[in-house]
Amino acid sequence: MMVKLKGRRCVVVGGGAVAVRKVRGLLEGGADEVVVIAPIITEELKVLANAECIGLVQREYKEQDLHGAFLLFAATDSREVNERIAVFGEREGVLVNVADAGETGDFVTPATVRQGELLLTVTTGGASPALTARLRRRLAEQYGPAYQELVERLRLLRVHVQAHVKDEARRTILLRQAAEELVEAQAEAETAYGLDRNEPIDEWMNRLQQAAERRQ
Ligand SMILES: C[C@@]1(CC(=O)O)C2=NC(=C\c3[nH]c(c(CCC(=O)O)c3CC(=O)O)Cc3[nH]c(c(CC(=O)O)c3CCC(=O)O)/C=C3\N/C(=C\2)[C@@H](CCC(=O)O)[C@]3(C)CC(=O)O)/[C@H]1CCC(=O)O
Ligand SMILES: NC(=O)c1ccc[n+]([C@@H]2O[C@H](COP(=O)([O-])OP(=O)(O)OC[C@H]3O[C@@H](n4cnc5c(N)ncnc54)[C@H](O)[C@@H]3O)[C@@H](O)[C@H]2O)c1
Repeated sequence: MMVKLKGRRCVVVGGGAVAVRKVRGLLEGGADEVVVIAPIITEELKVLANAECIGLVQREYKEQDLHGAFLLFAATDSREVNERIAVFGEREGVLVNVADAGETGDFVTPATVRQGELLLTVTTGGASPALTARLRRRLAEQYGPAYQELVERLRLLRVHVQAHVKDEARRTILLRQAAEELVEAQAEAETAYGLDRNEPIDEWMNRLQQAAERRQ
């Protein structure tokens, strides 16, 4: 679920290593209203809070802190506290993530690799977060920063094709071919794709069209 987080209050109860990961994930996902509540808050969160739109409340959480939340994260080291937050979420209809008993919450957070607008996620549904983390590292190597530019170029091409190619079936062929071309070239070149990155979008579209005609 790619959910819009801008302007939506996200409450993280707990201020340790797990809370840090959840807060980072929220910020990467576009959240701009994050509240962290915990008696002990790590240095990392304090540094993050200086720079970003995070509110820190240094004390034990109270039920009233949870009201108005769009998402809740129960990330304390107390089973009992996490359970109470989960019960609140269920009663009030707020989605809860439970750090120490994933299956009791409404959602789990996957591992993520982001390259610009490309987002890859991994989950084992709670079976093995350790495997999830390892697969995430592999994916990050396989789909490196070059993919950001690749996706940007495909977006430009898509806009151009939508404006200039009327036939829907033809559009689909061109856009699929473009994606395949870039992924293949990327796989060969690894760091920089072998194609001309500066090829103007209209020329690229023409070349794809000619190739499609040759195949017919
Ligand atoms: C992906 C990632 C994202 C994130 O945290 O945002 C994430 N866990 C990560 C790492 C990690 N977590 C743990 C280890 C130690 C090794 C191990 O125990 O296996 C490692 C590995 C490491 O540290 O290398 C311990 C652990 N995790 C959970 C429990 C409790 C339980 O079993 O329910 C316990 C035992 C606690 C205890 O000891 O009691 C629960 C959950 N962890 C999840 C997500 C959700 C399911 C995701 C899935 O399965 O795909 C879920 C269900 C709920 C949730 O948190 O949403 C992040 C990868 C970061 C990265 O990308 O590197
Ligand atoms: N989901 C995951 O990825 C994952 C990974 C490792 C561990 N865990 C589980 O998550 C728990 C938290 O892990 P951690 O490493 O962040 O622990 P931690 O000990 O570093 O942090 C616990 C935090 O909970 C806070 N806290 C305790 N009682 C509170 C209360 N009443 N109100 C508000 N805050 C309260 C503490 O002040 C502290 O900030 C662990 O106990 C473990 O069970 C989950």
